[in-house]
Amino acid sequence: MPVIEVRNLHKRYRRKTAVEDVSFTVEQGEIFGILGPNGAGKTTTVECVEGLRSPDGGTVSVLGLDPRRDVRELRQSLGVQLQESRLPDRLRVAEVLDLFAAMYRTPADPARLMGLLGLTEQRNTFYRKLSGGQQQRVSIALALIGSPEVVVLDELTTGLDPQARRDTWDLVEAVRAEGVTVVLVTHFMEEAERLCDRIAVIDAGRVVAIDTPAGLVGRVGGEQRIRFRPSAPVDPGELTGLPGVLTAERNGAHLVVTGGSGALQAVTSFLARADVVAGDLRVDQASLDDAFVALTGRKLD
Ligand SMILES: Nc1ncnc2c1ncn2[C@@H]1O[C@H](COP(=O)(O)OP(=O)(O)OP(=O)(O)O)[C@@H](O)[C@H]1O
Repeated sequence: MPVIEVRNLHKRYRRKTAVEDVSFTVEQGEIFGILGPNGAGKTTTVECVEGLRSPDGGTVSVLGLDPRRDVRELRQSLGVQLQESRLPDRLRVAEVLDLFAAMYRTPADPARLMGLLGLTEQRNTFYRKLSGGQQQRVSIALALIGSPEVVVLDELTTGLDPQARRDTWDLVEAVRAEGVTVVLVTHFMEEAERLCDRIAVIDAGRVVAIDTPAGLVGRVGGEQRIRFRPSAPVDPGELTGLPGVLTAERNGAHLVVTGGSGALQAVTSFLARADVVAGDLRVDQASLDDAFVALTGRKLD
């Protein structure tokens, strides 16, 4: 049985339709990404999963519970990391964790959690004295303090510098290694690609695709984009006849070729036979960015 099952979810705010027919399931033990631009309806969707909002239509089931009806029960097994955690400034890290641990039937051991999240050295530091990355770790710790089976992390790394972001990704993997199912809301491609087993791409309140990162990338026609400056004129038409090559066109002094995994080999062999040197050679793999553009018709950021 899936851990989370969302079927035909609809949610409106007055005249504004925020979520329009969203369906997905999350399986036990996976990191499931919800990826989409600002305003796509990601937060509204997970707020319905968390029981914080009532859907206008559709059904939501989390661990077999109805998030609205069984909200108290669900609190014990669903950890929530809020977009902006506001905590009392004058509490120390260990005090914050102890305070929240007292709200749960089977709390995690705060000392162990601080160890897992790299907060042991900060245990006696006031919350307000922590760096942004450390405050983020506390908010993850609070999402985990009730020993949840599922945790929802919403815009986890927004506002963090690249190093803190990478450190946080390692933490998410550590959380999953503990057996916790993770729902990760993000508008960062790289984050989704690096962490998620499967991703629901949401745009304008609708799911446009659900797949593994590789599966989403595979939906984009050309897997590779090869760009080079030939040392002698080459007719793009000759390249399009090569195995694996999809398109070839001139771009100023350069040639740009797209194709599958065999295209690079075919193009370089062709050039060697023709005694042409490929200057400025660059090969880009199709990325989740390309998949997103192909799926939604626009870039994410
Ligand atoms: N309380 C509200 N009242 C009215 N409109 C809202 C409310 N909350 C969200 N919206 C609107 O609903 C749409 C979806 O918002 P939502 O926050 O779910 O999107 P999101 O994908 O999470 O975006 P973000 O990353 O910016 O939070 C947006 O157009 C937003 O402006």
